[in-house]
Amino acid sequence: MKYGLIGYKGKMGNSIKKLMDEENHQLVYKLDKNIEEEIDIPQLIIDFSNKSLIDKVIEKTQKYKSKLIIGTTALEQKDIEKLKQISQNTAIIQSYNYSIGIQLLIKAAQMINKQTLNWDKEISEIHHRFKVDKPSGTAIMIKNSLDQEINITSKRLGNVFGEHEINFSSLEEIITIKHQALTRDVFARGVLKSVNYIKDKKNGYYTFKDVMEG
Ligand SMILES: NC(=O)C1=CN([C@@H]2O[C@H](COP(=O)(O)OP(=O)(O)OC[C@H]3O[C@@H](n4cnc5c(N)ncnc54)[C@H](O)[C@@H]3O)[C@@H](O)[C@H]2O)C=CC1
Ligand SMILES: O=C(O)C1=N[C@H](C(=O)O)C[C@H](O)C1
Repeated sequence: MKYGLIGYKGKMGNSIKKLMDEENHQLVYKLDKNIEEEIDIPQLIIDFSNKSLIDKVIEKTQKYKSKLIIGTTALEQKDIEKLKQISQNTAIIQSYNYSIGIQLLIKAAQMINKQTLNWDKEISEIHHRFKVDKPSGTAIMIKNSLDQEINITSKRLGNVFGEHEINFSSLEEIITIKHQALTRDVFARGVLKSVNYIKDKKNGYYTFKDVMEG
């Protein structure tokens, strides 16, 4: 597939390009700070850049009439609404976490949450020192999946790829569930899975949960 990569010089951009190369996809459009290169028309755009670029991501998706897989976090509700609007004419997958493990953690958390409605709950996340947004998009996604106000604490330490933990506590016991990303490739592999999912989709707004259930 001919694809474009926005944020291609970044940590995720490098991981995604490595795996896309292994699957013989052709990188025909690149955008990063002070550089934009168009070799051909991309059938798909992948964006792992920064929320400040969302309007540019939408502009390019519309210009090329391409599909879109977006992983950039810290989007505002109005950005999500814009993505849903353009998904009437193309296929879009949006997720703050493309790892299979986080999808499984959310399912487990929802099951536990149903049986512990009056328990105390806390979400914590740890990421590398370079992460510019706080809390993580994944922590927000987990909170939203439990559909209740839950406190999130964040730490920015060293080179941690991504740790998310949920604690459920009564006065007599605590349940803790935790996910650790041991490499960024775990997210990139989820992007590759999404590339195969989106290939035959004409239009619509999808999440990585849809890809997993696909
Ligand atoms: N959905 C998921 O599974 C995951 C999402 N992410 C998210 O992906 C995004 C990127 O993460 P990383 O690759 O770690 O960050 P990074 O900082 O290493 O890469 C971002 C890239 O975007 C470029 N960029 C930023 N602002 C720009 C601008 N205004 N114009 C042009 N280029 C610009 C930077 O130069 C950089 O090359 C973040 O929002 C992060 O939270 C990260 C990992 C997994
Ligand atoms: O910035 C990162 O690295 C990550 N960001 C995403 C988030 O904000 O949840 C996903 C993953 O945890 C890694």
